[in-house]
Parts: sequence; C-alpha cells; structure tokens
Amino acid sequence: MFGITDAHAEDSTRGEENPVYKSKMSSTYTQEKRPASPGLAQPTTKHQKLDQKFNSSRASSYNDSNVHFKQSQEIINNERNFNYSDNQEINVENTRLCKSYTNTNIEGHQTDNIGNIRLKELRIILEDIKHINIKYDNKKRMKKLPTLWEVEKILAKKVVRGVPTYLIKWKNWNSEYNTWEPISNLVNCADILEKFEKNILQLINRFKKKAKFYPTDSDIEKFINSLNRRGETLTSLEINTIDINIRKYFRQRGMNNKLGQIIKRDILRTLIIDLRKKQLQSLKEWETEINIITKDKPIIQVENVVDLESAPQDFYYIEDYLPGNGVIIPDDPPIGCECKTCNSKTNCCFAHDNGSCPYTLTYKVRVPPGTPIYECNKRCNCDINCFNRVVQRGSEMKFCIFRTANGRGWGVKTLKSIKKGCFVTQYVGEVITNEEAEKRGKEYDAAGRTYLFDLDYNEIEGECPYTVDAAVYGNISHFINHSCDPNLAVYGVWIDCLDPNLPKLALFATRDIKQNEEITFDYMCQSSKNSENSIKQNMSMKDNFDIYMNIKFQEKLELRPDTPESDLSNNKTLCKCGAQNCRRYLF
Ligand SMILES: C[S@@+](CC[C@H](N)C(=O)[O-])C[C@H]1O[C@@H](n2cnc3c(N)ncnc32)[C@H](O)[C@@H]1O
Repeated sequence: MFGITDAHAEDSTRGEENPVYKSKMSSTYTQEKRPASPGLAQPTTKHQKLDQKFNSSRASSYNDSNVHFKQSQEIINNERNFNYSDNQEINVENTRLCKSYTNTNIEGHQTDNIGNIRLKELRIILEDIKHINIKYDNKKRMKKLPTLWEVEKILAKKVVRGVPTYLIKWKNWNSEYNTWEPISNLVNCADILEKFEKNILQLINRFKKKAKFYPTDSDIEKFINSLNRRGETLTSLEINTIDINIRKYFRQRGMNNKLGQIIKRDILRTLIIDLRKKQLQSLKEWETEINIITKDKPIIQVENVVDLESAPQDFYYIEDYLPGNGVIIPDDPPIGCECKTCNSKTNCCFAHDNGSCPYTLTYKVRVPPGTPIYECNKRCNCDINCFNRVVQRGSEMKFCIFRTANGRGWGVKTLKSIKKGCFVTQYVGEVITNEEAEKRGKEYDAAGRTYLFDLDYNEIEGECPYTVDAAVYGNISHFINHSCDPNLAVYGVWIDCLDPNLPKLALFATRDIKQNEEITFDYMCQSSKNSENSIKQNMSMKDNFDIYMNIKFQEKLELRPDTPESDLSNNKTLCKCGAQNCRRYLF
C-alpha cells in the first residue's frame, strides 16, 4: 500500500520517530514522503550491521568495542559526506557530539573507555546527529527525491478543483503529520480507498433514508441552474468532508436542519461531480473521434461548462455530402478551364456565361451572397493552390463546439479570428430526395427539431429535387445556430459536380469575426431569382438555366417550456440570438 507524494509540499523541518528503523524495508513500505524524514539518512542497513556488531560484543573487550566505534564514526562521516559535505557547521556539531558521547558514560561520568558505550547510547548519538542534519537539510537535493509512504488509514474526503482529495493517516507517523493527498498520489492502496468510498456511500444512504432525500434529475438540473447564484460553476464544484458532516448529523440525532441542508447540497454536488466526470470523458472521446476524421482540418474542440449534456449519441461526423437512397452525386465534370495560370482575367471556370471572379488572390470571397460560384475542378490544369479553389481546399479554422448558456443547445465559436470573406465551412449532410425530405420533415416536426436544408437553387414551381439532411450525418455546421445578425453567409458552390440542383453549400465570413465569437448564419437567408445578385449562368454541358438562390433552412418549430402561450399557439420558435435587429422568431 503506497502513497506517492510530492516532496515539494512537505515540511522539511521535522524530526520524528522513525518508521524506517525496521530491520528492513518491507515491500509494502513506502519511500519516504517528506524531505525531512529521518529515513532519508538511510540508516536501515547500516544500523543493522551496527546492531549485529554490538549484540555480538556486549561483553567483549575494549578493542572490539573500539572497532564498533570506529565503524559508527565511519557511518557518521559517510552520512555527513553523502548529504552535507559542504556544511561546516554541521560537521563541527557532529564532531562535538561524538566527542562528548565518547567521553561520557550513561551515568554521566567522564570516561575514556569507549568500550563502555552501549548500543542505546550509540543510537542516541546517531539520532542527535541525524536530527541536526535534518535541521540543516539541503532542501533542493531532497526535493528531487521521489518519496513513498505507507497509507495506514483514510480519514476524510473532499473534492478540490474537481480532484478527489483524501486525508491520510500515514503508518508509523503521528496524526499531526496527516496530510490531504490528491487521488493521483495514492497508488497501491485501492483496497483502502474502496473501503473508504464504500463507507461514505453507506453513510450517505443512511442519511438519505433518515432525511427521506432522494434527488431526481430535476433536482440536479435545478441545482445546476442555481450554481451561479451560489458563486459556483459546473467546473468549480467542490464538496466538503461530507462523511464528517453526516457523522456529526447522526451524533446530533438529525436535529440540525442547517447541517442537513449542507449535507443535501453536498450529496447533490457529489452526484454532479460523478456525472461530470463521465460527461467530460465522453466529450473528450468525441472530440478525439471528430479530429481523427477531420485530420485537424478544421481543428475542433468540445466544451460544456453549462450543463451535463454529453456527446450526441446519434450523430456521425462526415466531411462531405453523403448520397441518400436514390441519389447520385456525379463527380466527373464534363468541362474544366485551360488557363495557364488562372486569374481574374483568364477564361477560367468562373467566367462561363460572364460569371464574375468569385475570389481574391488571398482566397477570400469577393462576390455578394447569392452569387453562384464555380471553382476549378478535376478537369482543369491548375493545381490545388489555384486562387479559384477555395472550398475544395478545406477549412483551416479552429472551432469549439460549446454548450450555449441561454437554451440554444450546442453552438460553434471560432478559436481563431476570421477575416471577412474567408471560407469557414461547408454545410454537409445526407443528400436526400424531395419525397424522402417530406417524410423525414414530418418525423422531425414531431420531434421538434430538424436540420433540413433545401437545395432549391434551381427550383421549378416550388419543387426542389434535393435536400441536405444534417440531423444524423453532418459536420461542424450541424451545430451552427441561427442569428438575425449573422456573421456567415451561405453560397452555392459547384466544383466536380456541375448538376445545378446539387451545389455545395459553403459558409463564408461576412465580416471580421473575433476570436471566441460564436459563428452564426441566418436560417431564413434568401436571395431570390429577382434579386439583383442573381446571375444567369450558362455552363456548356447544360442548357441555359436560371440559377437563383433561395436557400431555405427548414428549421421546424421547437416548443419550449419558456415560450409564451401566444407563441405556442402560433406554432413559432422564439429566437434567442440576442441581436438588436432580432426578428423574434426563428420561423
Ligand atoms: C441546426 S440546430 C443548431 C445546433 C443546435 N443548437 C444543437 O444543439 O444541435 C438548430 C436548433 O438550434 C436551436 N437554435 C438555433 N439558433 C437559435 C436561436 N437563435 N434561438 C433559439 N434557438 C436556436 C434551435 O433549437 C434549433 O432547433
């Protein structure tokens, strides 16, 4: 049973009864915990030898005793040399002590007869020298030594900055040397820990029974909601020594209501701390999984300091469209450009049917939202660094999926500032047919949430052949919330698939976005056929066709408990974007 502790935290001025004065270090023995531990003088084997010598020569001659003395002095010198060679003061003190003891017998009479010195006296000499040495301890040197102590008993538990911390009684050390140790310092004492935890659990159960206190999910939720009022957060939750309080409660025969309330709150804290541990683990695993898929393009962090919501269970991260049943997404463009070096003056992909150049040389979008964008494709001669290959180069961003504090579920913030015009991400999901979208739409309506995004660029008589459904399969855009004053805009972008009904949906920054700012787009963004931004495009592989942007994010209505009656009857979802120009409803 070991406890590894950090020697830095120790009091280096102690001289104590010495637990290592055993005949030998047993395997369950710890290395010394404290720098000032007497054991640091490492006397065990030397004392053994000394004891043997003395035991065998109790009644022996002067000469024999003298040999022992020499030996003991050698030990003293060795210790001195090992630890304190530079410390003149200690050396002088050691020598003085040795001299005084060699000239005095136990009755206090002066004597030159060293053979009269008994084992006990020699021990006293060594003890004194050792204690003096401890006093002048070379702290730096000691701190470097890893130290181990044996746990005798766990006395109490509290949680400090999320870390379970235990009050330890160390074997062979007085209670005044008890210390609080984080769980990481306690190794090889699983059985003691387990016993202690079981004991706490029993105490808690006894209390619950006595106080008829059985917390429900809603109690937990209420407690979390009240944390701010108490000056606490989910990340700073700590519990006091709950077991000590419960024992006190029972000693007072449960008459102390105030103490009862404290214990109830601590029980809730304990529950939440436990759930939080599992939640953080689940979020970390999810974060790792996502970043393996994106290969850090973009880098994505996950953070929830608001509630106990874990990683979504039925969501799968994908990077590009996933064709649903009956959907084929062609990726063999019939035409590409033949520019030597593409630029705004060449007859590049974007220039078909007099289309304007969509990007700057620094890969920023320069055309207004609603303008269709044709990037260079796999038929073109240019390489991936071509200025007309932006969406296909992927996102260089660093995002954080975070839990919003005002009931909008998850949201996305950027961990790096973003310049106006930069490509941020694609809206991807399963591409499904119109019929399938109708069917799913009804199911989603019933569930109160949908992630359907109609690809109605080429809508004819209100019919759009395809819809992107990001509910189950999606990327970071699945988590981007709506704002009436958004900082992103959606563009239709064609790359290797030139089907007018199957553009990629690309989100670009409409203004500079600060680090840690939430990224949002307008779920009701529209740019109609008649908009001045619409452009008639003519790709040679197809007849002329009108392209107009009418992206409709089919967010269905979600009924919230805090929605006023009138809004519920209107079947509308209140918008919580907080923008000055908020339209009040999502839809
Ligand atoms: C596409 S999802 C966005 C991610 C979502 N917050 C989540 O947790 O998965 C759309 C849902 O987010 C919530 N939402 C997004 N923007 C909102 C806003 N401005 N006000 C209120 N709720 C919003 C609504 O519940 C909506 O149904």
